[in-house]
Amino acid sequence: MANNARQTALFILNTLDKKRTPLLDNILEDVLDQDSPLSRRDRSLLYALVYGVLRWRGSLDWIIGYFSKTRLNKIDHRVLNVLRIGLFQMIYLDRIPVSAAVNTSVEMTKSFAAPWVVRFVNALLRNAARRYKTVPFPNIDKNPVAALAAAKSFPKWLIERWLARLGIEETGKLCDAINTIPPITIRTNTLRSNREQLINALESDVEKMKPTPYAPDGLSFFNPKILISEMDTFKNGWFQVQDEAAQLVTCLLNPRAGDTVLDACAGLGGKTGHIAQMMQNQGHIVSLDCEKKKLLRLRNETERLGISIVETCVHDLYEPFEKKKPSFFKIPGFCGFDRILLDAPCSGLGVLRRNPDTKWSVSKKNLKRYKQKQIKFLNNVAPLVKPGGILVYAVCSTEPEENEAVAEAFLNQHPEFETGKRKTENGKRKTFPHLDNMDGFFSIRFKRVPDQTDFDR
Ligand SMILES: C[S@@+](CC[C@H](N)C(=O)[O-])C[C@H]1O[C@@H](n2cnc3c(N)ncnc32)[C@H](O)[C@@H]1O
Repeated sequence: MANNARQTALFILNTLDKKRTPLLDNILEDVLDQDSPLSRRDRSLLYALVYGVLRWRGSLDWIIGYFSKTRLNKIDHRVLNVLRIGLFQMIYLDRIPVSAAVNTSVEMTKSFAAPWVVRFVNALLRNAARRYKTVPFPNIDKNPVAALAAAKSFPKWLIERWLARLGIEETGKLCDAINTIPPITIRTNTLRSNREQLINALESDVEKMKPTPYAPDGLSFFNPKILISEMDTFKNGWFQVQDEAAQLVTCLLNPRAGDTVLDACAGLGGKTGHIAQMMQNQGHIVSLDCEKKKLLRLRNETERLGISIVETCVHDLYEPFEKKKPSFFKIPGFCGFDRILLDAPCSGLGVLRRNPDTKWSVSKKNLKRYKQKQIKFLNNVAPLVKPGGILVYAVCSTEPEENEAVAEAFLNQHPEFETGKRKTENGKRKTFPHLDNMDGFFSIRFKRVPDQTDFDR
C-alpha cells in the first residue's frame, strides 16, 4: 500500500476511476483505518489533494488538455491522475513549491510507467508551471456550457440542465457555492446537552462557532483544533455531525414523544438520532436499512447518544412488506406508524460540496433510475402510515426528477395522501447551497387522510 500522502491520494483517485460504486468516504475509511502510517500532517495533505483534485478536476483537465498533444481520453487514467495531483498543488496549494509538485509527480510516474511516459509528465508539468495562468478558457458569451464546465469544473451535462433551469448568473453562483469548502455542521443531542452548553464546552476545541440560522440545535465551524472523534463532547454523545439541511428534514417530520416512527432508510443513523431526541427518547423507532453493517454502526451510534428506543430492521425496500413481514409487525398493538421518514437513496447531487466525487460518477441515466427506485420505495412504505399519520420523503438532490416528479407521481397514485403544511410552502422544502448556505435537499410532507382504513395488519 502507498505510504505517503501523494501516493495514497493517487491510489484513491485510481480506485474511484476503476469502481464507480464505492463512495469516497468508504475508500478513505478503509485506507486510513488499517493502522495507516500517515502522520496527521500527511492526512491533511491527503484530504486536500483528494478533495481538491475531485473538486477542480474539470478545470485541471482543461489546462492539461491545452498542454498535451495526446487527447485526454487517450492518456492512461493513472497518468492523468498524477498530472491532476501535480497541477492541483501548483495552482491551489501555495505552501508547496512548484519544484516539489513536479518532482513528486515524476517520481510517482516512475513507479508504474515507461520512461517515455515519465518524460511526458515531466515536460507537461514544467510547461504548465510556467504558463498555466495564460491558458485561454472558452468564452462565456459564445459557449456558456463549455465555459462554465471548464472554469467552474463541472461535467457539461450538469451545466446544461442548470443553465436551462437557472440561467447563466445563477448557475455560476450555484457552482461557486458548491466549490467552496463547507463548514463542519453538527447537531446538539438535546438528550445530553443543549446548544448553549455545547458552545461553551466546545470553546477550547473550536475557534469560531456559529449557531445555524434555521435548525434550532445546529452549530457550524471550520478547522477544529483536534479531530472530532477526539473531542470529549463527541465521545460523551453531545452531538452528531449533520448538515443544517438534513436537520431540517427531521424538523419537517416533527416526531412527538410517544410516537411510533419508521426511519425507512436509516443508514448510519443521522436522522434516527435526531428523531429520537425530538421524541425525548420516548416511544418507539424502527430504523430500517438493507445494509446490516450500517445498522450495526447505527446501534453503536445510538449507544453513544444515550438513545434506548430504537429497534433495527434489515429489510430490502424492493420487497413488499406483506411478503416478508419484519419484526416490527409484532410490536404489541401495532397498527401502523405515526410517522415515517423515507430519506431515500438518490444521486447525491445536492451534497457535491461535501462529496465532489459525485460530480464525476453520476450521469443523466442515473437520475431516471433513482426516480423509479424512489417511487417504488414510497409505494412500499405508504400502507404502513396510520390513517392521520405523516410520511416525509427526502433526498439530498435538487434535481426535479428526484424531487417534484417523485412527489407528483406518488400523489397521483395515492389519493389517500395529501401534502401537509408545516411552516413551509405546501409542506415542501427545497434548499440550495448558493441560496441557503447549506446542502441541497428536497423534502415533502404527506399526510394520510384520517378516514382511510386499508392498512393490512
Ligand atoms: C440517503 S441514505 C440514508 C441516510 C440516513 N437517513 C442518515 O440520515 O444518515 C439512503 C439509505 O438507503 C439505503 N438503501 C438503499 N437501497 C435500499 C433498499 N433496497 N432497501 C432498504 N434500504 C436501502 C442505503 O443503504 C442508505 O443507507
